[in-house]
Amino acid sequence: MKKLISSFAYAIKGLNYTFRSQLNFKIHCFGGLLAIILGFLVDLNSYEWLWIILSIAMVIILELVNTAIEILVDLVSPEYHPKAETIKDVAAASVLIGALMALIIGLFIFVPKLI
Ligand SMILES: Nc1ncnc2c1ncn2[C@@H]1O[C@H](COP(=O)(O)OP(=O)(O)OP(=O)(O)O)[C@@H](O)[C@H]1O
Repeated sequence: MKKLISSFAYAIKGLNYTFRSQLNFKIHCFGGLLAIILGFLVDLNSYEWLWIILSIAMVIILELVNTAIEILVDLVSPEYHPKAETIKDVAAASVLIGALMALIIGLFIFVPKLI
């Protein structure tokens, strides 16, 4: 039980670090919060909530993994290296694709309710 609580505390530490250090993470959290508020305002059904929650979780998870990859690259390759560049660019691309998908899902769900 103690081990479970420590794992939870480490995860919260990671979330806290990412929130404090990554502007994009703050922006995505803010976007997620707006989607949740809007979801209550337009009274989403459970199926629509599921898509919104999955989209928010997907972007947050991708940002967290991207941050971990960036830190790892900075640790093993503090100097310029073409492979370090590619690793960071590919990780950043995963966040971009995830965020675009989340945006498309959000538009599909909210636009018909707002027009
Ligand atoms: N060690 C390195 N070697 C080569 N290119 C790098 C290296 N570190 C960063 N880069 C290049 O610079 C870009 C930005 O890297 P950086 O670490 O600043 O990421 P970032 O997305 O701006 O992260 P942060 O959110 O921490 O500002 C990378 O996508 C990569 O193209």
